[in-house]
Amino acid sequence: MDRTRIAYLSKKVYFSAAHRLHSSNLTEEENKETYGKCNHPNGHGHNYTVEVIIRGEIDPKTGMVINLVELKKCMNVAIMDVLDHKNLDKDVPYFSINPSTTENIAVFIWDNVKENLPKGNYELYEVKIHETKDNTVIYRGE
Ligand SMILES: Nc1nc2c(c(=O)[nH]1)N=C([C@H](O)[C@H](O)COP(=O)(O)OP(=O)(O)OP(=O)(O)O)CN2
Ligand SMILES: [Zn+2]
Repeated sequence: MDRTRIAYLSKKVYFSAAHRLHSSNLTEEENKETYGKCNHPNGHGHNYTVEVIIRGEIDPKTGMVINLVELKKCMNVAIMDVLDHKNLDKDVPYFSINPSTTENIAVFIWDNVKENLPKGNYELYEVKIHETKDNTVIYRGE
């Protein structure tokens, strides 16, 4: 290859989880007012789609930015094992203090993927989460 080429590589996983939008920094009344039906005490669920995008050099020897098999292993550990078929607020300590909004789930996943990503000539570029077919959050580590 004549020069270094940079590519953006994406992989998706899907997880189902229950949650309730509730903030320990708000009163009961403020929670009801802020989150409406999503603050119902018995919670509700979503089938989330998570897309992780890695930015990096295409290795001239292997033709890969990162082996998708390695990325999948990392996403299974950082996302599926922790969040799939869980009650986010009860099973994941991070969400006992941070409301389980899609924004906060994106930040949580970003930090977890970063921690579990094998070292290489690439970087975590973006986490994109679809909470419903119409609700999406993009986080890039800012
Ligand atoms: N900024 C955010 N606002 C809301 C979030 C969020 O994560 N970030 N999440 C919710 C609730 O989780 C809710 O379940 C999703 O709200 P809603 O868009 O009403 O979803 P519906 O499935 O009911 O879709 P409809 O379009 O209303 O049919 C709320 N707000
Ligand atoms: Zn919800």
